[in-house]
Amino acid sequence: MSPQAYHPSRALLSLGEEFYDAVAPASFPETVLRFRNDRAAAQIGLATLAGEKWLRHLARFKPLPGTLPGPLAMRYHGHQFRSYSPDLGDGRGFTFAQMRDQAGRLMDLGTKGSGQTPWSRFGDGRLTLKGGVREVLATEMLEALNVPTSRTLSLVETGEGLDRGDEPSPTRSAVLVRLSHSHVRIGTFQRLAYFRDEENMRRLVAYSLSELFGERSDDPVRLLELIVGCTATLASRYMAAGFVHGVLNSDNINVTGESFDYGPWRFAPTWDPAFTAAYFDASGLYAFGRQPEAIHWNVMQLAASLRLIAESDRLIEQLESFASRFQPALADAVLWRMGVLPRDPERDRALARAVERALRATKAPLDQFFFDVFGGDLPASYGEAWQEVRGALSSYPSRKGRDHPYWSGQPCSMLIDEVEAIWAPIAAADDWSSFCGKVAAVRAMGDALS
Ligand SMILES: Nc1ncnc2c1ncn2[C@@H]1O[C@H](COP(=O)(O)OP(=O)(O)OP(=O)(O)O)[C@@H](O)[C@H]1O
Repeated sequence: MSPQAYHPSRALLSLGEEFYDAVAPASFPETVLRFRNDRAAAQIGLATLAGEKWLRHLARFKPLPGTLPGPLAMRYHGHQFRSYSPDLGDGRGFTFAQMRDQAGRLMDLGTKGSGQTPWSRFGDGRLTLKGGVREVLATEMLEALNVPTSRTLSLVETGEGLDRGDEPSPTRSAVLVRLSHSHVRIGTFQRLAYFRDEENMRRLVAYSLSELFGERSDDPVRLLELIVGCTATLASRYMAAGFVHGVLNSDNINVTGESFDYGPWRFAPTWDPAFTAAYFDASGLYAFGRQPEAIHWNVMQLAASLRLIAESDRLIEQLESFASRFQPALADAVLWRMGVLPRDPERDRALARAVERALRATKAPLDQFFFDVFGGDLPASYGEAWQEVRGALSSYPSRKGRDHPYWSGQPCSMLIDEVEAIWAPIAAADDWSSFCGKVAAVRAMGDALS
């Protein structure tokens, strides 16, 4: 794959000043590169950016040529754990560049931990190094497991001591740059509905349709249809990956259906619908098995916002199609992870349901199961409870063989104990070898699966 040419964009400016605030980055005492994503850099024409130049643009945020003139903190609202907050917006991040990738998609370069903004409230605008390390690990793992996700382009340690309730403090600081297919959140629409701002709502609908979905239309119902489709796909991919995002608030749902914002995420060890990631999610609102419902609920809030400029009946019709789009997407995602090709929608769904039933009943370790079954042959050690799965699978052609070296080792996983074990040597001795080894192992799995 040859590196992509550099295609800067300023599309965001067409939305106008009502959508963001111009802000300045924090000035950090130190900038030490901890992670750079060469694959992602190559896809946006930044393959040759290196050394001091990388830090200048991706930690000190000197504007990149041809794109935004300076950092913009986006304004948005959102439902957090189902209660509405008109008090959000980028409080520790901003968008500072946009580029077209190899597929022609508009990509935003956004930050986390780059300093205070008008939306920081009482926060320091910073990110902990541990938070940054966790975001790298989540994005790498999800990308390998075929979940549409933002990617981490850069993680730079910034030499400050931060006070946090959930980490031994003072704790180390970092600034992260993520590459994502838009930062338009459901909460961006909610804010305009809250202010009954029809003109900007129409503008945001047109921007989303043309810049994010490549459609020449200004129909809000068509936009909702597209968003229902891609968020239903996202929900299905989370399930097949065994991923629990943890905080599926409406300000954390990108309208392109790309997953982002990795705080208290965890991977589920087994198919346990009640498995919860965030310690503050006492009611299990965002538990593993409730994620499709949570995402659908957020899309309902988007539809409610679009009522400002569209008829309810047509919006409701789209909303109601969520389940009928989620089910086949889940079957596709489960089959993909099992390394077999789809046959016909009915049978595929029956197979995926049988897998889900057996995983729940036996509490089989998820990553081990998908490792063992890849290609379509379930080992004999999977007993009685797996009869139905074994029978159904026998007529499925494999999507890919098991000749990659990954298949002669152990399944790669990213359970909470492993994440903590990667962080511990960094905290204790600034030893990054486990972290680097894990990123390489995850990428090897991604190559074996795709
Ligand atoms: N340390 C902080 N300083 C200032 N604002 C913060 C801080 N931490 C979180 N916020 C703000 O609180 C809100 C919710 O935080 P959340 O963790 O969901 O977002 P985030 O991780 O900062 O950003 P993003 O959603 O872009 O990934 C956001 O408005 C965020 O900007």
